[in-house]
Amino acid sequence: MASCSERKQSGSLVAKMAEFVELLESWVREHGGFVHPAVGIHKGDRGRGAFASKDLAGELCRLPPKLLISEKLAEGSMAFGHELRMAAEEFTAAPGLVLLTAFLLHEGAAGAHCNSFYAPYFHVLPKKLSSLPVCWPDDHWLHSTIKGSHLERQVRAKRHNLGLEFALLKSYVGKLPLTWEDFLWARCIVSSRAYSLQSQRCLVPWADLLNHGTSSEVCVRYGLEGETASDFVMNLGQLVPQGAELLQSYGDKPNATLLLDYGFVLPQAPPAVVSLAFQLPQLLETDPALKEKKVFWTRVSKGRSFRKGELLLEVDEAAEAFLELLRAAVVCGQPQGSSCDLEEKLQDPSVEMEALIRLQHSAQQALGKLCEFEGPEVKEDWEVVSQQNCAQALADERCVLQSLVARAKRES
Ligand SMILES: C[S@@+](CC[C@H](N)C(=O)[O-])C[C@H]1O[C@@H](n2cnc3c(N)ncnc32)[C@H](O)[C@@H]1O
Repeated sequence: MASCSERKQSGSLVAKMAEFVELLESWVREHGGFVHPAVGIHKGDRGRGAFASKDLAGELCRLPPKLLISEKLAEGSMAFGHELRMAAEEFTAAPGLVLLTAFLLHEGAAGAHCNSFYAPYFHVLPKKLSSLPVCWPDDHWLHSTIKGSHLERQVRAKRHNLGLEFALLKSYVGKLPLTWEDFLWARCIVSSRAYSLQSQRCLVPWADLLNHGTSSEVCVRYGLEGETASDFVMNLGQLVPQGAELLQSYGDKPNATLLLDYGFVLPQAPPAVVSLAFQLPQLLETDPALKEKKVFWTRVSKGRSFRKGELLLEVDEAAEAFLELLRAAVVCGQPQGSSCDLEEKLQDPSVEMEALIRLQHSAQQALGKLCEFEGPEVKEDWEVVSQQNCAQALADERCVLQSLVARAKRES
């Protein structure tokens, strides 16, 4: 239970945040924007969010272009903006997000005394993002809860890519003392809040206070409107009753993606993607069809590179691409005459059967790798939530793996 001084401290933080939200709304209005006065920003089941303080319909907010932080604005307002864009386009997968991250760092968005034009927006941004797996400390026990899963691979891949982006940014934002923690905060703020508007990544003050809902819960639509289609407008598609949370959609994403980018999961989300191990077929030098098989394999494997004869592949519920590779591997492993038609062999029922048996084996192997690690008895709140989130993402992986095993058994 929280002590009296903890309760006092959390009460004053809530009051401070309410004050910052009020300042943000005044700033929006002062600069020609609109925020519906009957929307309250406070804590609910999904954390801080926007709620109708009376029955609501129509326009929720309107922000003129000068209040939007687009990647174009970021590029234009930093001396190294154009160079950074060119490098980010060449070396990273998300140049728009890198530019917005650089902008937040450049404007000192995390600082309490930030004097940027956008400071009223920056002050309402969360200070801690511990529910995002990429923000867990390296040696934290939560990493053990996802060991062996596809989610673990995704977390590692994301950390690796962020490391590359950090190195890139450091070479441009050189004059600022940029730390990994500052970078991580700014980068995660951007990936959990940026909109895609007319192929531009964009931070939209106030609008990003709305949480995500499933398609049946979403009541808010947004887009660019106005004479030059440059005002950001949020509209309610229906009458929303007093007290209801106003929800937008961040897209129909599997739980692992929601967890990686936003730090939460849903009880019902689209099926997970899993990792399955694939063994490279052994081609014998004495095989009379060796040449044809090499050409055939190069075509089917689409230049994928194998390490020590094995490859971990991303597989969805349908597993079509994985089965295609398995069929080809079976064909390559079978003894053939010197002038055989390998493509035709792919249709052979015995090849299909063997491919399904291998699929079953790989899925069972992946299931065996998922562990159940409980962690220490005493946990902080964010650790409890993160562990529950991981458990849900892993349950989704298990569900896909089990359905692959069941399907392979049924069809083989
Ligand atoms: C765009 S912000 C939404 C506003 C945010 N709650 C805030 O206080 O600033 C996205 C973040 O909100 C939280 N969030 C959004 N939708 C959620 C949901 N359905 N369940 C739990 N958390 C959610 C996550 O922390 C996510 O990273």
